[in-house]
Formats: sequence, C-alpha cells, structure tokens
Amino acid sequence: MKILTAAQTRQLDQATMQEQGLLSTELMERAATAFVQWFTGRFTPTEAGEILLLCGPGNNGGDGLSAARLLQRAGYRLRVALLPADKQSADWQHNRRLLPNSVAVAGIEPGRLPKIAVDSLVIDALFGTGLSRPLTGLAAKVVQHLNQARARVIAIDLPSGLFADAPQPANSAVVQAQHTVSFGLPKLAFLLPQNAAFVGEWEVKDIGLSEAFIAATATPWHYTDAAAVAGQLPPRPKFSHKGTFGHALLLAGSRGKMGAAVLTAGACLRGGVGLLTAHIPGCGYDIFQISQPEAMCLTDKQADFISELPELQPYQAVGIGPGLSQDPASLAVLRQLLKAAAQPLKKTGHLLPLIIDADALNLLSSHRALLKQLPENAILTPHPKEFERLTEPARDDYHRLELLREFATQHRCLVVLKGAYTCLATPDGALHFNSTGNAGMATGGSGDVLTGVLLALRAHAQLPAFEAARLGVYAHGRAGDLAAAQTGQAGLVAGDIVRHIGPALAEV
Ligand SMILES: NC(=O)C1=CN([C@@H]2O[C@H](COP(=O)(O)OP(=O)(O)OC[C@H]3O[C@@H](n4cnc5c(N)ncnc54)[C@H](O)[C@@H]3O)[C@@H](O)[C@H]2O)[C@@H](O)CC1
Ligand SMILES: Nc1ncnc2c1ncn2[C@@H]1O[C@H](COP(=O)(O)OP(=O)(O)O)[C@@H](O)[C@H]1O
Ligand SMILES: [K+]
Repeated sequence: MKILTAAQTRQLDQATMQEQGLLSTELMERAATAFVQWFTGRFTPTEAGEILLLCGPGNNGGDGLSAARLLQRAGYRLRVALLPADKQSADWQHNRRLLPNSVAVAGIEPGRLPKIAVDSLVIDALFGTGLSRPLTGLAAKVVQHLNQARARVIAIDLPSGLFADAPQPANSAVVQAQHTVSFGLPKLAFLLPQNAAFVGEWEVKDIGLSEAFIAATATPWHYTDAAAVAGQLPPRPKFSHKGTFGHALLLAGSRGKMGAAVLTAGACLRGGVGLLTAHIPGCGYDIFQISQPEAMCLTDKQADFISELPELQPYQAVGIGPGLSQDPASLAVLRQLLKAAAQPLKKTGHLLPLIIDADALNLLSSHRALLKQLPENAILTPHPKEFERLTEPARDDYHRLELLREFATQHRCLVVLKGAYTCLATPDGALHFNSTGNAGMATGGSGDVLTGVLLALRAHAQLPAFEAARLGVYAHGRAGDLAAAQTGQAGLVAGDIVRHIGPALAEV
C-alpha cells in the first residue's frame, strides 16, 4: 500500500471524482458514511451518550457535519460546535444546510468554549489534511481545552493540528485522540512514535479512491500489509531436498549471551532454511547443541567470543551479530567477512548475502571506514539507538527517516530500522513500513529472532534481497501477533515468536 503526501491526497480526491464522475459532496458522503459505520460498530447510542462534534471550516468539518446528520438518523444524541472562520468550504455549506434543526449547533467563541465532561465522547472534525500551518488563536485554544477535558476523542481523518506528512513545531496544539479513523491510505504521521499520543489507535477505511491514480503516483513511502507479501514465499517443490533452501552460516554468541545465538538459530530453522551452521565461542558448545539439535555447530578456538571466520565457500548467506561481543578479535572477524563478501561467489556469481545485527552494527559504528566495504544489498537491522550510532542523533522521527534514506542509498544496502512500525529502507530510497507486530515484542531477544528469519530467507536462492527483507520483517511481526494471542503481550518472550514463525509464513 502506498502512503501519499497531503498534497497528493488532495489530487487523489480530484482524480477519483473525475474518474468516477462523482460530485465532491458525494465523495464526502462516502467518507462520512465510512466513519459512521466505524462509529456505530464501536459505540451504541447509550454508550456514546451525548456526543460533542467539533467542526472546522474546511472539508474535514464538512465530513463532521455529514457524519452528524447520519449519526442523528441512527439514533445518536449529539451537539455540534462550529469553529468560526471567514469562509467555509462549499461542501461544508452543503452539509450544514442538510443538518436537521433538531441537532443543536452552537458557534465557538473565545470566552465560551464548549463544555466537555470527563469520559464524554467527542468527535474531532476541526482540521484534516488541509492543515496549512500550526494551529494558533481560538483553534489552538479549543484543542488545548479538549485535551485537558480527558474525554474520549475520535478524530476524523487526522487528529486536528497534526500534519499528515511532516513534523509540526514543538508544543503545537494537536488533538490527543484515542482513535483516528482515516480514509483511503494510511498517513505517514500515524507511523511515527512521536505522534502516538495524538493519533491513538488508527484505522483506514476504504472509500473507493482511484486505484489508477494511486498506482501512477510516485512516493518513497509504502505500508507493508498482508497483500504486499501474499504469495512471496516460494513454494517448496515436491522433490526438494535440504540443499534446495540454502545453507546459512550464523556468527553469534559470547559468554553470557549464548541465548542470542540459540534464538537466532531457532528462528532461522523455523524460517525454512535447508541447513544451518552456527560458528560460536567454545563456551557455548553444549548450550547450543542441546538447544538446537537441528543446527550444526563450529566452535571458535576462543572460549568466550568469536575470533575466527570459517571458510565461507559452503554458505549461501551469512548472519553476524546477535550476542557477538565487541572484542577486537570479533572486529577482525567482521573485517574478514566484509572483505570476503566483496567478491562474487564462484558458484552463482552473486555477492554473498549478509545480515548484520547487534554488536556487529556497533562494531561498524566504531569503525565507520568499514561501511564502505558493505556489499550491495547487505541487510542491516538496527534499532533506533544502533542506527544513530551508525549515523548521527536524529532531531525527531522525521529526521531519522531522512537519515535512514540517506544511509541506505549511500551504502547501497537494506536497512531495517526496528520499532513498532519497523521501516525497511532500500538502496533506491524507498521506505517500507511494516504493519505487523505488537508491544509484547518489546522484550529481549525479539531482534535476534528477526535476524534468524532474515538469514533463512536470504539463504533461499529464489528470494531477492528486498523481497526477503520485507517478507522477513512482516512474518516476524505476524509471528509476534500469533504468539501474543496465546501468551498475552506481557507474557510474550522471544522464544514464543520463534515457535510462531512457521504459522506466520504458512499464512503468507
Ligand atoms: N479522500 C479523502 O481523504 C477525503 C477527504 N475528505 C476530508 O477533507 C479533508 C480535507 O479538507 P480540506 O482540504 O478542506 O482541509 P481541512 O478541512 O483539513 O482544513 C482546511 C481549512 O482550514 C483552514 N486552515 C488550514 N490550516 C489552518 C490553521 N492552522 N488555522 C486555521 N485554519 C486553517 C484552511 O484555510 C481551510 O479553510 C480531509 O482531511 C477529510 O476529512 C472527505 O471529505 C472526502 C474524501
Ligand atoms: N512496540 C512494538 N511493536 C511492534 N514490534 C516491536 C515493538 N517493540 C519491539 N518490537 C520488535 O521487536 C524487535 C526488537 O528488536 P531489538 O530492539 O533488537 O531487541 P533485542 O536486541 O532484545 O533482540 C524488533 O523487530 C521490533 O520491531
Ligand atoms: K480531524
């Protein structure tokens, strides 16, 4: 699914009306109907009580007025408060005329802000994608008043005051909604942690916007939903054997962090790899062999960390980093690996696929000259702290995305910036936000599991780097969701994610 800018969203509305011969009021009615469908599915008239609908002067307010009419017809009690403006949009005026007199409508004035009881329901239809500058004056005052009221707030399309696609200045007035019900496509703002308090839970409702326009519109931003990865995992042919799905090498673990190697290996096996060999420090031999009998194991001459790079010739992909330690000897191994991976493989003529995680990323950060040696399409999997060590501290989430794009294009690699909406950056500058996963995965070892899944998919001869990375990130989050359905979020541990990788991959 694409994510468009606010300007492109306006063009999309126009294109939809032209393509489908729709009046703008008809499109607005679709949006309001979609919103009301969501609302009535969520709250009965009794649960809703008397709803306050805050209405701005543009088409977001027009959506609100149209929704007010539909909600009243459906038996809800509501009152409407209008934000004064020099001029209202034509579709706003249309829906204002259609609103029955039985709905109480009052103008908002500086000395007379609408009364909002604690826990009452408020629908925010002040501003949507047409916001052109941060809110000031009376609009800002209304928003602050609303945020202080501790009501249950539901935003139409966007929480008012929030830009759809760009940061707003610190301390701007923005509605803090519990729910945002948006139309057509997700907005970039929904995916960034800094906006969580404004957006709340969000949903996007289909209102039949022009597919042709969306397909023809260029954007760096994408949202990976089930449709994006459907059918991407190649089927396992009847006569396949363990060699068909690649032999992966994992370099992981150190004293006290053998669990990282075990989890990564388990995830790689569940990710469908044909064969897995792990190269681990001597101290981990029994731990590893007992907990992952399906994997083969090479031990380093060092007991506590890795100091040797095995012969790479047998392997189709290499993962390095989980629990590795940052010992200078492990740095030397990383150096050798990058050097060896710079040469195409004799058998295939391709570069050896690499997954670089955790301490291997930290080693890259402290020896940045090594970044020049990253082979094309290497996959790096930093969390935000690790990413900032590789680049620079970001001013905010939007700046971090800029840094992410720059990094992936400059180094011709794939970067998986982990988080609630993990963002995969590609060498051509695209950003793919993942839709799966849950806060139960905010637990030690979840990232190791991701590395294992990615390693398995990169060892697969038929999956190109981008498809493997996108599918791996999606399936990892989906496995987390399936696991949380059984354990609850608080009780989820990384091993639960491993056990659900199989079902997650079976779904796609
Ligand atoms: N495809 C879609 O997404 C559809 C969107 N519709 C609705 O239309 C909305 C966009 O409507 P508009 O473009 O009219 O924009 P808005 O209603 O978001 O706001 C624009 C109005 O607010 C004023 N304004 C902007 N920033 C302001 C500020 N900081 N302080 C005071 N006034 C400010 C503008 O001058 C204009 O009058 C969407 O958010 C959505 O709710 C639907 O009606 C139809 C379908
Ligand atoms: N709130 C969340 N919602 C969805 N996914 C999450 C959330 N928190 C963490 N995750 C996922 O869990 C993983 C955590 O990785 P990481 O921070 O490297 O943990 P660790 O180093 O302990 O393995 C990432 O894939 C991340 O996307
Ligand atoms: K709004």
